[in-house]
Amino acid sequence: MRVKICGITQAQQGQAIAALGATALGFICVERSPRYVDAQHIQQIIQTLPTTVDRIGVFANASLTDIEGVLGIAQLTGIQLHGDEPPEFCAQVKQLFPHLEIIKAFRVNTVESLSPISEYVEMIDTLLLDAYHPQQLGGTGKTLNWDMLDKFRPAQPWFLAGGLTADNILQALDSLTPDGIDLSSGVERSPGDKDIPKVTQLLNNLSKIN
Ligand SMILES: O=C(O)c1ccccc1N[C@@H]1O[C@H](COP(=O)(O)O)[C@@H](O)[C@H]1O
Repeated sequence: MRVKICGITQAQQGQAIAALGATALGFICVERSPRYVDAQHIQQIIQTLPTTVDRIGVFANASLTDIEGVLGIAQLTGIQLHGDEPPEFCAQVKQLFPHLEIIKAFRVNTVESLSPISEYVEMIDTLLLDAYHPQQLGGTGKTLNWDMLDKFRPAQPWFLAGGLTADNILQALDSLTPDGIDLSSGVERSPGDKDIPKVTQLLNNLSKIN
């Protein structure tokens, strides 16, 4: 199972989390987020990480120019589109960066809000399901209604996100079989300041089922 820890802002914490066994680290490229890190800072952190860990830039309703700007500086391996990007925009991103993993996030609150996902099949590599919040785009700590996903069988690999913690991860994975999990606020002391003991606890708990 892939384990992505998102909202990395400090090199030492990124290194520690990778050493604990996370397979992917996420960097928030959304300026209004308290976890925002600019491209130079992301690259400084990336240079200290093992090359085996996936490095995902998280964008929300950014322009192609802005994404290209970050990719020109930071050696990311994937792009997470966490806003309201339509399929056509995802296709453009995929065409510009064919060698990168394109992850499209959907903020869901009803079974009906899963319907548009089928329109993205050709344009992306991986799906991510996050909880819907009326004011915030992500990093909300809000959980999805997991029961709503019991018949969710997408064509692509998918990450479960939204309010996951070391304490609720086994319950979430009891009923669902995502290809990966993605955590941010559930493993931090304050926005962008990751709590290494909580990440350790998460990975310990996961080892009980892997
Ligand atoms: O974390 C942020 O600040 C953020 C800002 C804008 C878009 C996405 C963001 N984070 C994503 O939110 C989910 C889940 O977060 P949480 O575990 O509920 O705190 C995760 O996919 C992050 O990539």
